[in-house]
Amino acid sequence: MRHRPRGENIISFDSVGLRYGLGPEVLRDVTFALPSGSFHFLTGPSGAGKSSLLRLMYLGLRPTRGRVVLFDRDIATTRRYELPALRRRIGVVFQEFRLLDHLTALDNVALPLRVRGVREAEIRKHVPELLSWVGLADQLGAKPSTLSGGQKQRVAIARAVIGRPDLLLADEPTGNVDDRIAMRLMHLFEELNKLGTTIVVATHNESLVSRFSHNPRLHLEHGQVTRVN
Ligand SMILES: Nc1ncnc2c1ncn2[C@@H]1O[C@H](COP(=O)(O)OP(=O)(O)OP(=O)(O)O)[C@@H](O)[C@H]1O
Repeated sequence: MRHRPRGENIISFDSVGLRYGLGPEVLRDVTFALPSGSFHFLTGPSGAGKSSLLRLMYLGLRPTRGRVVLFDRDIATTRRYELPALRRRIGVVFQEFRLLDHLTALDNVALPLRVRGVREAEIRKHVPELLSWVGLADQLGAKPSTLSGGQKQRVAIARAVIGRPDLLLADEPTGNVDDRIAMRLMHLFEELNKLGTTIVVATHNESLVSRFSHNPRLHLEHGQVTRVN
């Protein structure tokens, strides 16, 4: 792992704007910086631009204007061939999970480790451990099509955290699970954060946010970060 010293910025946005095609700006003048090792909630009403902001953070999109610096790299000048190496340092939990349908739960979660060349013996030890921790011990061999929404969500979370990324971005990661599992998943994020991962969790769930005191919170309203406290 190459976690950075706590306190340095892992990502910063400076007057960032984003529009899709010729549409209106969905993000406007977004400026903030996240110190390495911090834990933030990203809140805001539906359509405010949370997923779009996360897309910029994992290099799924480039800003229409302004500057995004990630891992000390200005993404406007980062070459296409350099992106996969940067993305491997980011764990992402997508709202729509994006699991590979032809792979089992175990193989989906193992994927980031296999890409990195981790030994199969280690994979066979750690992946079942993590899947058991998220309550899926009896689903290791299950294909995504046979899993419920909440089970798929947990597989997606396990895949995002297994490699202890430098940055974890999670879009509504507790949207499909009950309260008890939501708390368990939040504790998993906290443990990862203690190990040095910077975490951003986008959520509508105000009661979840109020139970954890991670600050500053990024609040988006009409495409603008209106509160950072
Ligand atoms: N691929 C796209 N093409 C065009 N417009 C888009 C696209 N994705 C999002 N938008 C628009 O950008 C705005 C912000 O959407 P976004 O999904 O980022 O909001 P959100 O805060 O994540 O919403 P939710 O909480 O409902 O997921 C919306 O007006 C949406 O219609």
